[in-house]
Amino acid sequence: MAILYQHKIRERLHLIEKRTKRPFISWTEELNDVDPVYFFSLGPICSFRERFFWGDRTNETVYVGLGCTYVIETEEKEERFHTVETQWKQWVEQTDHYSNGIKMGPILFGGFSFDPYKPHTEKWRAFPHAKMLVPAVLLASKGGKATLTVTVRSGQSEETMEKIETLFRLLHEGRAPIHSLPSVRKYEEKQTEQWFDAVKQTIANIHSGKFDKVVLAREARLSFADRVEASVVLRRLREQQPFSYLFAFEQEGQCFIGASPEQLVKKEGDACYSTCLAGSIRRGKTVQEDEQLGEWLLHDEKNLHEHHFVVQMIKEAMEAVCERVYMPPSPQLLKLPNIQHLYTPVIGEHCRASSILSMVAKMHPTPALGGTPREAAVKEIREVEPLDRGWYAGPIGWMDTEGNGEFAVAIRSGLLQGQEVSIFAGCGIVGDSDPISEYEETKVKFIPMLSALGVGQDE
Ligand SMILES: C=C(O[C@H]1C=CC=C(C(=O)O)[C@@H]1O)C(=O)O
Ligand SMILES: [Mg+2]
Repeated sequence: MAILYQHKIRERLHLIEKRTKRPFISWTEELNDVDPVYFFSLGPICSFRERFFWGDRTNETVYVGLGCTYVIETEEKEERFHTVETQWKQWVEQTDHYSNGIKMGPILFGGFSFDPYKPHTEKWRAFPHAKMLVPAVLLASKGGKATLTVTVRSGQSEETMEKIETLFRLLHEGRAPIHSLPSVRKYEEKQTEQWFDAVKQTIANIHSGKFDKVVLAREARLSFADRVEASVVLRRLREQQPFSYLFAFEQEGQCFIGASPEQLVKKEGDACYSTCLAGSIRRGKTVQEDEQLGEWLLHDEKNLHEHHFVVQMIKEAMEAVCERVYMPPSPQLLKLPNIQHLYTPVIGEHCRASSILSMVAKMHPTPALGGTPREAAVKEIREVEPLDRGWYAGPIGWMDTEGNGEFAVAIRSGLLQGQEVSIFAGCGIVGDSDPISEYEETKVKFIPMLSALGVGQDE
């Protein structure tokens, strides 16, 4: 199958190349089901320098991209979402796509930093304030049906074809690259004292009326005996966090990866979806304790307060572009393997937004990651948080040629840099926050990445 497939792709692309005058060509074909993490793991072996992974929280849509045919990158600040949207539309105009009637085409995948006004540190050197790309090869799995989309520059398909041939040979042979998790050598929570000082200062500033809520994050750094391979972490995240968005974006050998429960926004035609997620407590050790903790969370003033700011902002943002907005009157519980949250889903009908990115521009950062009022809170984070967030807590996701797509908020995440890994966690500070409880909350939020890295209670 795989061998025939290679010839088919080569023939097709040559045929399209001869016919088209456009600078880019793209071709979609159905594919036998492939394990997406296995597909992802083959990227570097086939000399693809970039790779990404996306799985939505229902596991209905999975995208795996290898290589990069077109990239949109900008260090702009206010305009970054708009710039990416405009360039994407121009690219779509320059591309001939052949899909054989299949409802799939090329997508743009990538992410944005949390705060474009925060100067870059060395850690996030490889991650600009906005970077989205069209992969050379895209595996898409939707509702159990898989497709492959190959996108190349006209007249330059040969190099990509050689990589694709290697890819299909390996898929055919079914040989898995042998990777395992190296052992951890060192675990260090960074700048805890400064973080506590920032929390205390923020609480005082909230009392004096400077703002209502600010989310403050911190970092833990791990050193391993050997390089940490992203596909191993991804496979573990997939098993351990089945109801979260799974994402990975790797370039220059550095991989930003995580399993986030938080949807920022999804656009599907003129329907729009978002999630308010804020307010947290750990899971109980017994069913009874778990239910008690959940009940406590549902009625705790401080957590309801934290949650309320998010609901208010998302409701306003959706109402500004949608004819009708639906949301339940009070939050429900979202129970994840290590933590439970207050959760309010939001649906918007007849959305007038030009694309998913114009929604992202309106909604990022929500008070679940920034605070209220937004500008003052983000300024406070920039000044007092002892951390370069980089892409942590930023929007990560995809957009199709029609402007539909979905973005998650990149929390419960980490940055793999060879043998070194940084993980991040934050919490919403409000007037009646207790610094020690907030510290404990961030510890619970580290658990998903720690377990995926083999550093957990179960190891
Ligand atoms: C900022 C994070 O979580 C946010 C999302 C859900 C609950 C949160 C909270 O209860 O503080 C945070 O706002 C994080 O996980 O790093
Ligand atoms: Mg909280």
